[in-house]
Amino acid sequence: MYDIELNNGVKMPVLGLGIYKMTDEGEMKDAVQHALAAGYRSFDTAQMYGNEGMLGNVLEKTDISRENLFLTSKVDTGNMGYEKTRASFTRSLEDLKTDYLDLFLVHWPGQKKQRLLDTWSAMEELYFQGKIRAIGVCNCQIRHLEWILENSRVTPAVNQVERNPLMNDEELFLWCREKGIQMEAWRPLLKGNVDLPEISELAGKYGKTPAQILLRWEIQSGYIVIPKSVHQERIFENADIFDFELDEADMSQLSSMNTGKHSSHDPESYDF
Ligand SMILES: NC(=O)C1=CN([C@@H]2O[C@H](COP(=O)(O)OP(=O)(O)OC[C@H]3O[C@@H](n4cnc5c(N)ncnc54)[C@H](OP(=O)(O)O)[C@@H]3O)[C@@H](O)[C@H]2O)C=CC1
Ligand SMILES: O=C1CO[C@H](CO)[C@@H](O)[C@@H]1O
Repeated sequence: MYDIELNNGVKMPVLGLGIYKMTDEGEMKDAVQHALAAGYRSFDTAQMYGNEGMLGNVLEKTDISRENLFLTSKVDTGNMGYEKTRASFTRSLEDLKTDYLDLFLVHWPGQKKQRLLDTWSAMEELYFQGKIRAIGVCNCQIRHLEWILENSRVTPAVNQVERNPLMNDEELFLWCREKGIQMEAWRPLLKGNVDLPEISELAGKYGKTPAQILLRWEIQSGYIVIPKSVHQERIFENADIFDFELDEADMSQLSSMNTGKHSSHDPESYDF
């Protein structure tokens, strides 16, 4: 496990636990405890997931101190705009039982430039007040990022996007890298559908599991990764990706599987 330094110097673990769909507090408690035992320190939730309160309860009862955790949440689409972003951020802090976030992200950019800029301006203010260590976005295309870069003071630290061998936007990755925006991969395990023939073949070649091949490809490509699991053995399996390396040909083979199709909304057109 290692950290990646974001564009403002904040260090973020390269691996975190995805928290989407965890809605049972007992299940989440076990998952978080297994994750901490496996070395995870970063947890990725969102206002949209409806589980910030649960995560706050669970983390409050662990013996890991707050400064050793890295907490990410995201402003929901319905909470965008200057005032609503600020108010919803306060609720997120209360629910998560903390007085700061490590990373706060815009969940979806949508197609309304001014709404995104108003949201970003509230996030910048919270950042300058020291209530968030780094601010960023999700699901942004180059066009959305240009809106922000041309009109704001703070360059997003992170762009969290759907990324796996079937959805892999290399142009966006290269553009973000040039601007100093760290990419982070959501749905890296294809929502559990990891047993594609090409991936199983590589798993056999490297003596690893399909999930480990997928996650290794992410981090070796320069992405931060946040696989979700509630199962102890998978949580450990997903963290056991630091003792091998995919060769260049296999990296390229995985990259060549791109279909360009998003599994949920297409950020190019999605609005709300
Ligand atoms: N910004 C955004 O718009 C989005 C952000 N996200 C974030 O990214 C995280 C990850 O994405 P997510 O959509 O959850 O999908 P993932 O690609 O992480 O897949 C999660 C699924 O894979 C299963 N799984 C976990 N480990 C393994 C394994 N080793 N082998 C086989 N199956 C496995 C899990 O099952 P089980 O739990 O039963 O083990 C679960 O069903 C989310 O939890 C969320 O935090 C996700 C979507 C959008
Ligand atoms: O965070 C999220 C969880 O997954 C959803 C899709 O299944 C996304 O739309 C959403 O952004």
